[in-house]
Amino acid sequence: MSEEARARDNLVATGKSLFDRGLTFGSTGNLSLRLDDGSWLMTPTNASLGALDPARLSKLDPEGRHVGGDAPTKEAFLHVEMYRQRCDARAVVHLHSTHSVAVSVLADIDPADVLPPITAYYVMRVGTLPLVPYYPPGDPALAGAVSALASRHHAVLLANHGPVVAGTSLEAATHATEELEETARLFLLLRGQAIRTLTPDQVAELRRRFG
Ligand SMILES: O=C(O)[C@@H](O)C(=O)COP(=O)(O)O
Ligand SMILES: [Zn+2]
Repeated sequence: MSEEARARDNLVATGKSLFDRGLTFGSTGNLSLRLDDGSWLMTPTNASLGALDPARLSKLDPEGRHVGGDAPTKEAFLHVEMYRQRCDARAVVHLHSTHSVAVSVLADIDPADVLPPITAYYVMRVGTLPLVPYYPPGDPALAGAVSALASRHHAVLLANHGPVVAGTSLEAATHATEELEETARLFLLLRGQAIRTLTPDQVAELRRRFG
């Protein structure tokens, strides 16, 4: 099986897994994957992640031009910007996962780092999570706003919208997005309670050990 055929099957299986577990809904969310030759496969606009067709996935050439399949997600420019800023990125995941969206709406979160270091796994998979100011979905200005943050952060949270996470593989990007969602859920569960987060020394040690 060719690299591209495997990548198409991987995108379809990942979309179905995320959708079936309620991590995104209706036709929300979009996924992309970079192939060895620098071209991209992306989910089409208005497609349910639960019912993707491998033959209809959108293909973009290395310059970001749509060259095959259905019209790409309206966030294609946002995905391309994440790859531009992160040369090791091989996949980008954007979801409307409920708890992450809920946190993105809170008035009192720190826009420089939205979630506290509650667990080691969160620090290892996500690290710091900046909030990108609100723009309407598909607004090209979103790429500029994300661009400034993406070189330093592989995960960002779009205000009143949802997470965008890059990874060195689709599996890595998906695991990080799921960890972000679970940590957002814990954060909301613990709100109003006195909690112990990891200390700055504990966070620094995790960064030393797990990069
Ligand atoms: O929130 C939106 O409209 C988009 O960011 C989204 O999640 C789904 O849009 P398409 O990928 O264009 O279907
Ligand atoms: Zn969206």
